[in-house]
Amino acid sequence: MSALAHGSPRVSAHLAVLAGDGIGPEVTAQAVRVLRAVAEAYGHIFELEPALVGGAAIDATGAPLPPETLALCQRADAVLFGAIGGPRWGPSDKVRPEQGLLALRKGLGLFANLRPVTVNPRLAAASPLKPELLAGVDLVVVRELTGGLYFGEKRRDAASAFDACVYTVPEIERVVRVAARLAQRRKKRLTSVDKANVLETSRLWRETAERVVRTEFPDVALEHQLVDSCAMLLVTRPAAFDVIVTENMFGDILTDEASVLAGSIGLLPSASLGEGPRGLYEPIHGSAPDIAGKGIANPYGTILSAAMLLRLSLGLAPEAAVVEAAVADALARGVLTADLTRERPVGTEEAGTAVIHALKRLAV
Ligand SMILES: NC(=O)C1=CN([C@@H]2O[C@H](COP(=O)(O)OP(=O)(O)OC[C@H]3O[C@@H](n4cnc5c(N)ncnc54)[C@H](O)[C@@H]3O)[C@@H](O)[C@H]2O)C=CC1
Ligand SMILES: CC(C)CC(=O)C(=O)O
Ligand SMILES: [Mg+2]
Repeated sequence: MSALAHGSPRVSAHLAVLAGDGIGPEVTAQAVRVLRAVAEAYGHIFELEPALVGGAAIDATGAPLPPETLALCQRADAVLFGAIGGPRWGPSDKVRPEQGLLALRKGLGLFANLRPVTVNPRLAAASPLKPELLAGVDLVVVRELTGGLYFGEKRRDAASAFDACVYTVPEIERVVRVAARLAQRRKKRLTSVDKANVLETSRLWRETAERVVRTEFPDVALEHQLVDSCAMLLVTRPAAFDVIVTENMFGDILTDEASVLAGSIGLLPSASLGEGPRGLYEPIHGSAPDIAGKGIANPYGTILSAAMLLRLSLGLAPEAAVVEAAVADALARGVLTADLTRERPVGTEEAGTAVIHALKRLAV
């Protein structure tokens, strides 16, 4: 394959690396190798500083987001994140790993979570869906990340439990603007997903999305879709979607579903963004306790998250494109982890090595 792109002017960046739990450290290690290879190939200086988060932080300090971890992330240019959670820290425990990630998103003001979904034709067989359904799939879900049920007031007594779902107009406006700007750079189609036939927060969401897009983005075609039928359409006509914007929990659930289009949840990257250039970059999957410690997790989603970091926080678009091309090259050569193939699957490290070899060939 021919060389793709010349790099950008030299940058010096400070990156926080929060590997977390389960397969988090395994997949993050491969993304770190790729970032080091990018730095070496293009002459950039990346200072990669590790820190504790999630269950590992609870075990070491008692807190899922130690103050020094949050302070590091607030100083850093960007955060590379693996995954947190696992059976050792039960969902009924008072202190849980997941609280660390939620607090980090809130603490960094990361309200827009971009989750792109594309289908590599080489992987059509990895998806249970018919290949003809997958042709042309190229969508991005923009998930609101710091509101809704995950952040609402919670109460519990012996006989009942309560989770509040709250959205304010400014919270909806800002994430809709992110999605509409993205749609302007793509096919100019935006689908706002809600449950406005039932939920008051969804009715506010729909009215606000309608006003923002009609008044500020008249060139973007906006449609509204109820979340239940959207879940169905995502697997029956996925190529019809361009940009989807939705609230926190709907986006969480719909993107795990959408990963089936790509072939595995291990392939999907994400970028969590706020008002400034600092972002948090993580695969959409969790800590996968069922395969942790075996060296078989798919690292491509985390490596592609590192590519998003290069592009969106460091302004290194050519380098990001080379990393993405290197992942595509590894996939094209059949370097597939066990979630993608039953025939001679490779391990996590071997997949990372294939990306680095491709990157060295492509980077000039
Ligand atoms: N951002 C984060 O750190 C997230 C953390 N979690 C936490 O992760 C833990 C496990 O949650 P689950 O519901 O099991 O979701 P999960 O995403 O960890 O795993 C779901 C399934 O996908 C597979 N899988 C996930 N990532 C993979 C990869 N890179 N390569 C190959 N296979 C992969 C797993 O083996 C499992 O069968 C829980 O404690 C949950 O709270 C869940 C989602 C996101
Ligand atoms: C707090 C997380 C565990 C929520 C989640 O599943 C995600 O962000 O994908
Ligand atoms: Mg999730």
